[in-house]
Amino acid sequence: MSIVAENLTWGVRRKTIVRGVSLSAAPGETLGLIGPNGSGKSSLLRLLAGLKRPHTGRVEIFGQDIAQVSRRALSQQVAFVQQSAATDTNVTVRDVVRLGRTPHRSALAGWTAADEAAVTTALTHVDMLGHTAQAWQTLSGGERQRVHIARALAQSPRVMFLDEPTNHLDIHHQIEILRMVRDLDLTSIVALHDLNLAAMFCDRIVVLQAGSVIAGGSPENVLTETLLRKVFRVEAGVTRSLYHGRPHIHFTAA
Ligand SMILES: Nc1ncnc2c1ncn2[C@@H]1O[C@H](COP(=O)(O)OP(=O)(O)OP(=O)(O)O)[C@@H](O)[C@H]1O
Repeated sequence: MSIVAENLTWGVRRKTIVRGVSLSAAPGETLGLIGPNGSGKSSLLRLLAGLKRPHTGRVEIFGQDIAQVSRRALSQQVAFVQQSAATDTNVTVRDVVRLGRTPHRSALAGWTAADEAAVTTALTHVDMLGHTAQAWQTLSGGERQRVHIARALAQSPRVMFLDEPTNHLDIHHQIEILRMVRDLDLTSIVALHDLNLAAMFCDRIVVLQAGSVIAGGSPENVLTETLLRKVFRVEAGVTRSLYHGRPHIHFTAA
C-alpha cells in the first residue's frame, strides 16, 4: 500500500473532529474523500500529509511511519495542494512553481536541468506554460489554483493530497485537472464536493460524516440514493452514465 492510516483521531479542546479513521490507498490509486461541510475532510488530509499530529493512530507512507520521518524526507515524497493556499505577492508564476523543487535541492547544488524540466512539465500539465513570466498577484482565481497544483507536481511526489483542487476552476479545467490526477503515476487522495466528478475520476470513494468514515468502496457501491439522502440530505436519482459508465447523480430541483 502507498498510504495506510490507522485509527486516526484528532480534535481541538473538547471537540473531536476526526474520529478513529482508518483507510488505505494502493499505488497509483485515486481515492476520493467526500462528505458534507465540516465533516473533517481538510483536517483528515492534514493528518495524512503530516501537517498535524494525530492524538491517536498513525499514518504510513510506503511503509514508513510519517511521525518518524524528517519534514524534508517527507516532502520529497508527499505533496499537498491546500485549499486557497496563500503565496507571497511579488513573485512570478515560475517562481511559485520553482518552490516545488525545494525538497530535492541541496544547499550547495545549483538549479539543474532536471529542476527546470520538472517545472516546465508541471506548468504544461496545468495548461499554464503561457503564463510563466506573469506576476502571481495578477492571476485569476482559477489560474492561481492551477499554479498551486503545478507547484505540487514540480515536487515530483509519489503521493499527492488535494483539498478541493477544482475550486475556482471552469468545467474544462475541472475535468482536465482530475483526469490528470487520475492518469499520473502517483497515489492521490482528493477531497471533492462535486459528487459527479468524484464518481467519474476516483477509483474508490471514502465518505466522512462528523469525522467518521461511514462508507467506502467503488463509486457504484458508495454513491447510492440512500447514502445521498442520509449523509448529504438531498433527494437524488442515480443512474449509470451512457457516456462514461460510472454512476451519474440527478438532483431534484423541486
Ligand atoms: N483548528 C480548529 N479549531 C477549531 N475548530 C476546527 C479547527 N479545525 C477544524 N475545525 C472544525 O472542524 C470541523 C471540520 O473541519 P474541516 O475543515 O476538516 O471540514 P471539511 O469537511 O474540510 O469542511 P468543508 O467541506 O466545509 O471544507 C469544522 O466544524 C471546523 O470548524
